[in-house]
Amino acid sequence: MRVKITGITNLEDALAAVDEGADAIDFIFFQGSRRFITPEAAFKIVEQLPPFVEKVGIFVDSDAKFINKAIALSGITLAQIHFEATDALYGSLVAPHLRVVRAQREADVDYLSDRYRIVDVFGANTLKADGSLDLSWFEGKDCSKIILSGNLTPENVAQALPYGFYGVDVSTAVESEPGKKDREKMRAFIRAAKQC
Ligand SMILES: O=C(O)c1ccccc1NCC(=O)[C@H](O)[C@H](O)COP(=O)(O)O
Repeated sequence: MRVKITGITNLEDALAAVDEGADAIDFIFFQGSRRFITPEAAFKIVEQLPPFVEKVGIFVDSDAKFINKAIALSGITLAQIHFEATDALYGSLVAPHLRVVRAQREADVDYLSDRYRIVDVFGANTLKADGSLDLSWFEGKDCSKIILSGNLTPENVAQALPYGFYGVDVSTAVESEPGKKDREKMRAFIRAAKQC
């Protein structure tokens, strides 16, 4: 599975994530986040990354003008949209975008099923008391365009492998504190997700 490391705030973590095999990293352009980074600071990281790494920007409740300016300033290659946006907004973006489905019930897994999308199950009780995942909502479904997000850890991510997800997305479980990644945890997560 492809892996995106979410909430990068500094160059050291970005280079470590890529070095450990991450396919994508992202920057959170939302001031309310403990992982907030400005587009200008993100650019200083983006310009030092090697080729073939997807650079994603996360946007919450933003308009097209703000998003397009952040794309231009940061050099991100994909905009991840965390709110209900209009077709007009999507149509006016100057970079490709990825939509986020916040799954609250099983039917939400099928929403936008013709598109690549993040399915975030963070608020959906998918994490069992023993740290393992309940992925029953995905049983028998085509997950080939889904990037699974929420409650994933180095210990449980291998459970996602049989479902054929396009990728996985992780933040908290590979951090030592919000906004600071832990290289060993990133390595363990990526190895488990890629079975290498
Ligand atoms: O991390 C944040 O602070 C954040 C704020 C606003 C929008 C998105 C944000 N994070 C990105 C995500 O959606 C998380 O990657 C996702 O929920 C998985 O998080 P985790 O369960 O901590 O791996």
